[in-house]
Amino acid sequence: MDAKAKDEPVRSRITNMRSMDPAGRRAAVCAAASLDPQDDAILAGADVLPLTLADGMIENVIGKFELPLGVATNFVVNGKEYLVPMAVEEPSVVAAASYMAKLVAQDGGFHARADRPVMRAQIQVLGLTDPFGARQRLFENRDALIAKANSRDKVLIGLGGGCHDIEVHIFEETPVGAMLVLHILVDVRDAMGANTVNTMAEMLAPDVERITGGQVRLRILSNLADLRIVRARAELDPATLATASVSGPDMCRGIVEACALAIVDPYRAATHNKGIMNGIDPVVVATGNDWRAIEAGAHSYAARGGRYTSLTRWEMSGSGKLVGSIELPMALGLVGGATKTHPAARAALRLLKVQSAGELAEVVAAVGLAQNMAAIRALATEGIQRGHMALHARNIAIAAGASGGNIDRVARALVASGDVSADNARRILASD
Ligand SMILES: CC(C)(COP(=O)([O-])OP(=O)([O-])OC[C@H]1O[C@@H](n2cnc3c(N)ncnc32)[C@H](O)[C@@H]1OP(=O)([O-])[O-])[C@@H](O)C(=O)NCCC(=O)NCCSC(=O)C[C@@](C)(O)CC(=O)[O-]
Ligand SMILES: NC(=O)C1=CN([C@@H]2O[C@H](COP(=O)(O)OP(=O)(O)OC[C@H]3O[C@@H](n4cnc5c(N)ncnc54)[C@H](OP(=O)(O)O)[C@@H]3O)[C@@H](O)[C@H]2O)C=CC1
Repeated sequence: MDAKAKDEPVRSRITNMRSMDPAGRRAAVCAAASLDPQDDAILAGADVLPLTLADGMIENVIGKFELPLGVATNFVVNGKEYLVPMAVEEPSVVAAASYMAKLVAQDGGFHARADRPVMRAQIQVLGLTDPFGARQRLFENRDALIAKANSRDKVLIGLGGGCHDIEVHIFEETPVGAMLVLHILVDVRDAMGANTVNTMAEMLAPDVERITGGQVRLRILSNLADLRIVRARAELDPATLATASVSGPDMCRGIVEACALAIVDPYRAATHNKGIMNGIDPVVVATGNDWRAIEAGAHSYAARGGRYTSLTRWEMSGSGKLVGSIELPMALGLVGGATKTHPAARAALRLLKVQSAGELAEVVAAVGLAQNMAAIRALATEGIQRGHMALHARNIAIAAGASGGNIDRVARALVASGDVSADNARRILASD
């Protein structure tokens, strides 16, 4: 992509995308985001990851595993338009995100803000008889520890990042006695940061043993990245949400009531948050980021008060608007991990046109909020099956043996019959 194309704004609205074929959609997406033909070819996915490159990424490589790559349309975050790449196997996720983004865009789009990208690493110290004295000694050596942590990664320091503080946590009673845990707090700039902070933690271990008199065991980041929170908000006029069969106020009430159950009941919160991750994980995967880290961060944050709860809130404002908000850790990178090595992840980031890991986090949070809104909007009114199963019908048709043009025909027949099942798909195919 040339420099000019990189700065061109994206047009996130692509009319009638669903009725195009994949090549037509790709051409429309590349035109809307000013991507060049090379990116068109990479996003098509044919032999994008050479086996030799894959072999360099993980161990015992025998091949590659493919997922569909879709693009969610209509996203407006902080006044900027985005086309959002989503790698996911589940039908209706991309459609649902696009739909809710379209509604939110009518009312001003998403507002999002990512914290400074600070990660924490933990250094576990055992064998202490005076953990509180050791704690004081660590604070007395705070500046020297920070200087040592910052002595190696010149690139990060040059970019304005690096270790800037420490915390000391004491657990007086554990199954193996008292324990002290030193946290180092590191601004990792545009990296996810695991390797960066792990290197620092391992480097500090001998100093920590000398200062405390204990034995260091674990030296590893925490995926509860609670200093690297992203927040997003959407405000909708009830009229925007009205459908032919449900009024705007009824829709808003349904959404607020659905969220209330997820706030108080962990059984519902688990599914509610899964719906949020339906939106978040596919963008994390498409951009080559570590989705296990994002999942671990999200769920540990949802349980931080001692009770697992919803990552979103839906409420009515004093002026009668539906207000949705989301808050969760978001340790994403534009450098490091697979983000730089996987060609499709690079193309996905060029499509997003994000300038920093924080901007990527803001878009991802908006997608999570949109996905949650889609699910509870459907659940609170017509139920999940109508919209979801209509799109899942294509999967059922394929599993039952349909191929080519038959897939859409069998899927349509399944939906029309009101019985979207493998058995019915086989009956429809057999009656041909
Ligand atoms: C599926 C919809 C969007 C249909 O909804 P609809 O009312 O049939 O949609 P529509 O045909 O009126 O189209 C509205 C917009 O949706 C998008 N859209 C619509 N269809 C397509 C398509 N084929 N391809 C691409 N985009 C599509 C598209 O943006 C379109 O606008 P347009 O561009 O046409 O002006 C709706 O029913 C919905 O949002 N349902 C919720 C689906 C959902 O949440 N799926 C996640 C899987 S279920 C799950 O795992 C999580 C869960 C539910 O358990 C979480 C929880 O419990 O909280
Ligand atoms: N629990 C977990 O979540 C764990 C995850 N991981 C894995 O760690 C990987 C991510 O680690 P990460 O530290 O991000 O990866 P890298 O170490 O690959 O990348 C970070 C490094 O990139 C360099 N760099 C260049 N430009 C920038 C920039 N703009 N901002 C920040 N750094 C820059 C810096 O170092 P330099 O000076 O060298 O150029 C920095 O230290 C993922 O693959 C993840 O799966 C690993 C262990 C545990």
